[in-house]
Amino acid sequence: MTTKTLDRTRPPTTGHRRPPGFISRWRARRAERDQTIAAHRLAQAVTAEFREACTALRLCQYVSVAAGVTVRTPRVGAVHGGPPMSLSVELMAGQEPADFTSRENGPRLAHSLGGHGLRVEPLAGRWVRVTVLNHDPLRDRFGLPSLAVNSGYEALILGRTEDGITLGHAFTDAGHLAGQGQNGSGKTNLCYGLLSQVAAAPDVLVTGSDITGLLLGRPWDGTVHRPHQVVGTGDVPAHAVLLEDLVSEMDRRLATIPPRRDKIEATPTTPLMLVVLEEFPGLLRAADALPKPKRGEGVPVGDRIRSAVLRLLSEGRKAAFRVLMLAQRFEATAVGGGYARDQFALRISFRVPADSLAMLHGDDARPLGREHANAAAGIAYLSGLGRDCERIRVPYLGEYGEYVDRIQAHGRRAAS
Ligand SMILES: Nc1ncnc2c1ncn2[C@@H]1O[C@H](COP(=O)(O)OP(=O)(O)OP(=O)(O)O)[C@@H](O)[C@H]1O
Repeated sequence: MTTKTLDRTRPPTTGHRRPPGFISRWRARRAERDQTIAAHRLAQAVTAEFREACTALRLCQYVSVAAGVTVRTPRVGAVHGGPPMSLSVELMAGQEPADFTSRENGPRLAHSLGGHGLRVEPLAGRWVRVTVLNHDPLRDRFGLPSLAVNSGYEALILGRTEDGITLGHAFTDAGHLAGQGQNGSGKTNLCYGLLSQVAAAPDVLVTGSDITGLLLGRPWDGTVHRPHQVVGTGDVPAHAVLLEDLVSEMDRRLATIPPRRDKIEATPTTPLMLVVLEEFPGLLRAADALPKPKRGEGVPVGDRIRSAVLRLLSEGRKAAFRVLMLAQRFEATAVGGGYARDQFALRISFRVPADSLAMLHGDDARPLGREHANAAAGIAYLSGLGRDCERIRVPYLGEYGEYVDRIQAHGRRAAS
């Protein structure tokens, strides 16, 4: 019965949509108008918040006018509700985009706008786009594709910055590399990534000492690198012998630098020697625990290791030697002295106590310490590469088995 009544009031179906009636057109217009009003109100509110925050953070100019002093803040153009919300802003004379993302201002400005962080990109002239990030841009892990460079001069993937830039690093470029972090913070994974990418390069030899025997050693069996690696704590003096042999090779190279050259270029015949020192303080502790030789009967193993590493650090660069040292914290006494620690051009800190961060990156990093002390695995601070200390996420290679597979797949083998 009901069905029949309805049938009579409806026009016969033709297969085409009926043109909207007055009521639905009116509803659509009203929704559009409400949306415009809401967007306008949001823009006004965001602009007011932004200007107030700029004033509080002194990202403004004080102008004297007849009526007294007035405050000028950067002009806000369009506001897009997002997500993520973004606003176009005209910087004032003398301002730089980095003023809005600096350590002092960035988080405060973002919090005032209800976000976690800011990204500032140049648009045109003095205009920039300020995007309010709703969550930590480094929150999500990203994988490291299985790739290997063909030369030590090629950049490896090191990590991704908060503004989404992928940072590369060629071992031939910068100086030595230091990595610190508590247990489980991600420093070994960093090395898995770097070593698996460089393992195939014909002009790089991966050598060094690893008391854990996981990073170096077995995964490298069958490759040209393996005979130049010493692992485990069964024979600690063997680590000293390897490092002293490396110093002799460095001296030989320094003595044969061609005329009119001030350094050795890495080639397949004189490869870049990447000296990996995994858990170096642990090696020194193990060496210092050995019985000391009697007076006049030789040098203690710990001292031999310290002086060899110090020489590699201070003179190795010109001889195509690069040291990659890992430690839980870079306390001067634990890594062979303050002078040794100062030789690292590239410094990476995973989760560490606040004082350790300042120890490796200098006092400027001190304000970052409290938050970073609880950082998730794979998030690090990096200084060097001509950049200020900045937060990055290191790519995740995968489980240990994956690292072993990649070294076996890419690791350079002797030409047969
Ligand atoms: N870049 C990363 N992205 C996401 N997760 C990561 C990353 N690096 C490490 N992890 C996670 O953290 C765990 C510990 O990482 P890793 O072994 O590299 O730490 P570590 O600092 O070397 O610790 P340890 O000193 O105990 O060897 C990994 O098993 C992985 O689950």
